[in-house]
Amino acid sequence: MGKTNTQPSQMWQQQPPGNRDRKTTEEEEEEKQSQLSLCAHLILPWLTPLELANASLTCKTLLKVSKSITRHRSLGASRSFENLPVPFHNTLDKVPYAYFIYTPSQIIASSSSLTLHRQFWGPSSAAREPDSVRQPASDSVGRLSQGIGSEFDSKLVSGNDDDDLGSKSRGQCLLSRLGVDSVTVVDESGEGVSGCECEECLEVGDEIFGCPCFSGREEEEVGIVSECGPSCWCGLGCGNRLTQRGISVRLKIVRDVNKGWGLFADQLIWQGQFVCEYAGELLTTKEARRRQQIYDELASHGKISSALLVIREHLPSGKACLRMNIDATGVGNVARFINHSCDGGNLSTTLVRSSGALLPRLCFFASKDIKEGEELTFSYGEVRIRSKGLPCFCRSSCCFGILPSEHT
Ligand SMILES: C[S@@+](CC[C@H](N)C(=O)[O-])C[C@H]1O[C@@H](n2cnc3c(N)ncnc32)[C@H](O)[C@@H]1O
Repeated sequence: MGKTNTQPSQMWQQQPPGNRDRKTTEEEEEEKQSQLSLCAHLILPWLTPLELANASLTCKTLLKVSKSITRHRSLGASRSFENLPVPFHNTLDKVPYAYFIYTPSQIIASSSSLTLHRQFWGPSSAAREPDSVRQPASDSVGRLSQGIGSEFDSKLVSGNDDDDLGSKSRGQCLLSRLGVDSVTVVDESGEGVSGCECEECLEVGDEIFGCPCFSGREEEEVGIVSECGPSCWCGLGCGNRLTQRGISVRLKIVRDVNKGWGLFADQLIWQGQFVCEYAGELLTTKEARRRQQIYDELASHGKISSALLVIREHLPSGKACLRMNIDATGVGNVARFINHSCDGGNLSTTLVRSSGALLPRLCFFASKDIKEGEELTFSYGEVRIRSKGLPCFCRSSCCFGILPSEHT
């Protein structure tokens, strides 16, 4: 026993000088590696794919962390912003995911540049999002109206004509900057501005019983729906806030040889079910035109898939038109992956107004029962033959062969 006890120290003494130091160096090296890995887990998820690839070339630790970030990104486009993960599937080539900044609801873009903000996208829940992109939350309409206020205050909505703030109300000025031709769109009749006082808006069959915010089926048929919103007394659990609770159907993003990425159902979706909102940056018409020119140029060289959508809503009076420009190219949600189909596809678009929210939101509902594994598509608009139009690969029997394009 005694012999055994003394052995280690004897062995230690027998080791050549410097061994103890070498052990310490190994330990130090290990510690350095683990610190590097820790830092890499904090920093690398903020990088773009190219930056990540460059970082991965520097050492084994960064290569390992980069691989884990890439895997994580390919498993969830929606990050922690939605109730469900939306994975990428690619059996065609080695592109693991599409890179973009996620926003679960509309945000106001700066009109000055295309500069996109960074966003943490990697395997950690402790990440802090940059202030410019909304935190995941459930009240998207509330966030839109709050977003307008806060971004406006912080002058993120900046143009060259800030001095007209004094002569118009802030909301009015903002709406006109966004290309909304008339603010009376929202408050012409007073409807949709003041919210309901229901403690709970009760759903009875397809109707919301007694709630003044509910539009009824007639309006739904013309593609406009009213919901409760920020100025209502009811909460998010209210039966009249169907589109405000995020995505509740399983979706996936699949790569196609001709169309690039596309959004697919990963479960059966019933006709009439809410699928998702079209979220992105709300642009002024001037900015939309500027960006569209850049995107057209890049798309003609196959360098970009743009997702700038222009929505026009003609008011029943026929006097005014609401035009909204939503750009989901750099900042958007999963709806940015929905491809066009000349036959109208299986999604219908509906403008959803919420009491107290300044602007409506564009939402997608299933226009028919959609099987698991079916691609989700809608019509981008009418085809106007242009010599430089992009080819359409929707494969529908009535395909025009050219993708509709917006003459903004
Ligand atoms: C809103 S994005 C849809 C997602 C896009 N496929 C991607 O990979 O990011 C619109 C772009 O997708 C492509 N696209 C959409 N529908 C298509 C179709 N039917 N045929 C060919 N390309 C299509 C075009 O490049 C178009 O500019």
